[in-house]
Amino acid sequence: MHEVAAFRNVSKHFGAVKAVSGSSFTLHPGETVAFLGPNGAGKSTSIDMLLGLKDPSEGQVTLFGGTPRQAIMDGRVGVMLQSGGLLPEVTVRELVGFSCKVHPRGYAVDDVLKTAQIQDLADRRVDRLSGGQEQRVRFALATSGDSDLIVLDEPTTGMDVNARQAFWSVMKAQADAGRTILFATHYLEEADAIADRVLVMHKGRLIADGTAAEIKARAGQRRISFDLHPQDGGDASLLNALPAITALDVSGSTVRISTSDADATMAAVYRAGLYPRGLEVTGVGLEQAFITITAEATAAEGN
Ligand SMILES: Nc1ncnc2c1ncn2[C@@H]1O[C@H](COP(=O)(O)OP(=O)(O)OP(=O)(O)O)[C@@H](O)[C@H]1O
Repeated sequence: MHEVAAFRNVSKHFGAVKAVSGSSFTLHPGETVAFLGPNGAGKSTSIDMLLGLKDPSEGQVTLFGGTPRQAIMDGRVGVMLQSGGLLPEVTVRELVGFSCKVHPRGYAVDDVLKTAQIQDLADRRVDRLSGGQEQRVRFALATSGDSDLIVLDEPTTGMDVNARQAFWSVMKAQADAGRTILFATHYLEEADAIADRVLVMHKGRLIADGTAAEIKARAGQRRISFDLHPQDGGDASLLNALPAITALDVSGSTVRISTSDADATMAAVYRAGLYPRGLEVTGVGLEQAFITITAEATAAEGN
């Protein structure tokens, strides 16, 4: 099967602002891909180009081997954008029903309401919904037809914890049905839990593309924790001089260390005559990895 989407050396400039610079990536069928990056990184601009809402200044964007506009017209893409008008003065059922009708491969409205788990909102007026409810209606609009690709820009913003969990279980069913999903988020734990692959943008550039595990490994950080008891001897003040550590926290007898080289750090602990007990070494979470690689990208820019 064809690739779902491809960015080939894509840039987008707004006057002097380089919103996206030389971005290249391909989305493959059935993948769930998270788009991460700090505010202003270029995620929404990339999504807009993917959907044909903005044209690249340079490079090429294709969807299903053709233009984004063609793919949209063919109903191959379901979209949930951050904002933008939901028609006021209509009910949820009317709005979703309209979306089903205009979709070239639209589903029956009741099926869509059921899948999105918003049957209870069906008769409510769209302009009287809470922020989180509005997001769920937007999601229903994105799944109102048999689209191959679903694009979601910060879909869970404004949802409470339960709504987010319910949302992702519905989304997972969409992924299991074989659809390709691209979502932008600031919730890194969502990306970690849901995505097969993570794209990280920073100041318009794609700075990482891999599984969450690969990105965490690339950040190279490990967390070490152990207990040190004074009766075991050794001088705990030596901890400050350990090699490769990036953070140190001593609280009572518990020592917590972040390090870029756990082997070197621990070898030095033993050489210093310390006797750690209950040693644990773990990888960092995606959030810490994200902070590390975006900080590295900023530092590299300064050079
Ligand atoms: N229409 C526009 N005119 C001028 N500058 C723009 C326009 N749209 C976006 N930008 C700028 O391009 C950059 C990228 O913005 P974009 O909205 O794509 O980032 P983002 O990663 O989606 O951010 P956020 O997480 O805050 O939504 C920002 O510096 C933004 O100010």
